[in-house]
Amino acid sequence: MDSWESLNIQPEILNALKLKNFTKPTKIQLESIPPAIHDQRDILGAAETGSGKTLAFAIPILNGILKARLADKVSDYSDSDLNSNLNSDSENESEPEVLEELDENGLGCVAVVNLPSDNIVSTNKKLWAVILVPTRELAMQVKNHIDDVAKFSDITIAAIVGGMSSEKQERILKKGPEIVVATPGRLWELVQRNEPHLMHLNKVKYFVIDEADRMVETAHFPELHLMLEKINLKRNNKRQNFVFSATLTMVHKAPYRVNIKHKKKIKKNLSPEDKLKSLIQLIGMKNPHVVNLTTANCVTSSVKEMQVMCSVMEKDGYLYYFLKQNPGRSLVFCNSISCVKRLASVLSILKLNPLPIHSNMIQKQRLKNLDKFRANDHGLLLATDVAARGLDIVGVNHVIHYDVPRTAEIYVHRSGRTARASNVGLSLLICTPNKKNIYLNVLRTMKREKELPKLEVEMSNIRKFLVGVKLAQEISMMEDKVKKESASTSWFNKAAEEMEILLDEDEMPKGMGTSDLQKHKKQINSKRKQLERLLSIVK
Ligand SMILES: Nc1ncnc2c1ncn2[C@@H]1O[C@H](COP(=O)(O)OP(=O)(O)OP(=O)(O)O)[C@@H](O)[C@H]1O
Repeated sequence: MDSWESLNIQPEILNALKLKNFTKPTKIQLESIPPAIHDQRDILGAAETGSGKTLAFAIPILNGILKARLADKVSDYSDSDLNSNLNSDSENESEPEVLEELDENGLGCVAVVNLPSDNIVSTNKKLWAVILVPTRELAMQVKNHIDDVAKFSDITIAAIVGGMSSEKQERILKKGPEIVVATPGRLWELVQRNEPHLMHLNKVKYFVIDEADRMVETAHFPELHLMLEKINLKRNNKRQNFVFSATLTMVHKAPYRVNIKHKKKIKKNLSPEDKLKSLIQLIGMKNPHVVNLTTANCVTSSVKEMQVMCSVMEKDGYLYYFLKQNPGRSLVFCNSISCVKRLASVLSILKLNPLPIHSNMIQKQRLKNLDKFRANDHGLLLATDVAARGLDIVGVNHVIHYDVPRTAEIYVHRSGRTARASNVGLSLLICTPNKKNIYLNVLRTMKREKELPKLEVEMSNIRKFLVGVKLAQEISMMEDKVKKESASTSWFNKAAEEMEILLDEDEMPKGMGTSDLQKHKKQINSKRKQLERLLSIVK
């Protein structure tokens, strides 16, 4: 039997799943949920992208909270189980408390003072589960996904992420959500501020690390390691841990220079077994039930993978050609923020309306662009790897690796943004001769013996795309120069105005004078017109 009913899940959850039209569990759900629910096992789950891993840990958590409530075991901090935890804590540690006060303007301010532990202000609600994920967008998505399945219960879920007002998030935590989905940085910041609802992290009943292999990379998340220390300190022995990723068992060779730099640390490349062992140890899992559903291919079989070789100068042209030849919702990945910015400028001159997303953008704009992308069947998102993991956007038709990914893991996660939940999709890798080694390395890590199939390119047709792109690149560079000149001239004029000085042209900053600027703008206009004519025939 592979139905939801066979899993013995609470009716509130079943009804929500029905409403979502999820007729049966996916494979990873089928193999993870029973041992988690019935045997209270820790779960270490590896399964391909888009296979439903979120509900593989979310359902056991929601089910556990509902059942405990039903049995009237523990519903809030006044219960005996948790009280004994609080008491045992207070014997051993006295943590500073955060008091919120109002200043004379009625604005909240936070004072950190040391109070005796019996004065601890708690939210009177138990924090049952902490779910850690690597990016802000993923935290919001996981929260919304669990919200949907918790629809018919009164379980509340909060997302705690950086880039948003921490005061607002403190207010949310004061309401005592049972489940917190967070990025490690912001959560750790609030833990350090002694946020009452997070004071007993070590007592949570469920702890999840999603995208675990990415999360435990020391260089990226020092806060995660600090938090793991806190969570594992005098921990709740009944805690259930869930660790998931699509690339848990994938290991790659560290680049040569990294080996040199960390000569002492990296003694050898980890085997998949070693990698799992070190994760188990770090997170403090007990005899986990391992579900490994990753396939030999690493990328889900419903992704059609392709590659195209071209020179560095032709990259933008090949991208433009592909996008015009393959209408649909496309997600383009670059290795750097500057590349995303440059491409965004060129592609918007080509009227493709690209939406950028990278970590230097303010959070609101990041979310706004994601929403616009979701809403448009022909949307074009230009992203750094901040969008490579976990994002579940229905109907992404194409993933384009504009830059060759640095590791096979990144290749797998990027490619997995398409062909999700039994849909199909296409992944195109654009490679230049100087990156061929990295591309071959990615294939080697995935144990592929053959190169990816070549994208068929109509050579007679591509020339006009290359010409159009070249024009757009020139316009982009010229506009950039004008923008910079205008900004510096306007700053200079403003400063002169404030000092009440009249300036002659020869006193203006060196660079373009007004007449040069005018000439430059004229050239831009004429190139734009030329491009316009060309775009009308590019199909
Ligand atoms: N039982 C189910 N039946 C149908 N669709 C499902 C089911 N479970 C989850 N889904 C849908 O499948 C999609 C992928 O799920 P999810 O985001 O959990 O994948 P994932 O395995 O975590 O992917 P990734 O490795 O990329 O993070 C989502 O749109 C989700 O709503």
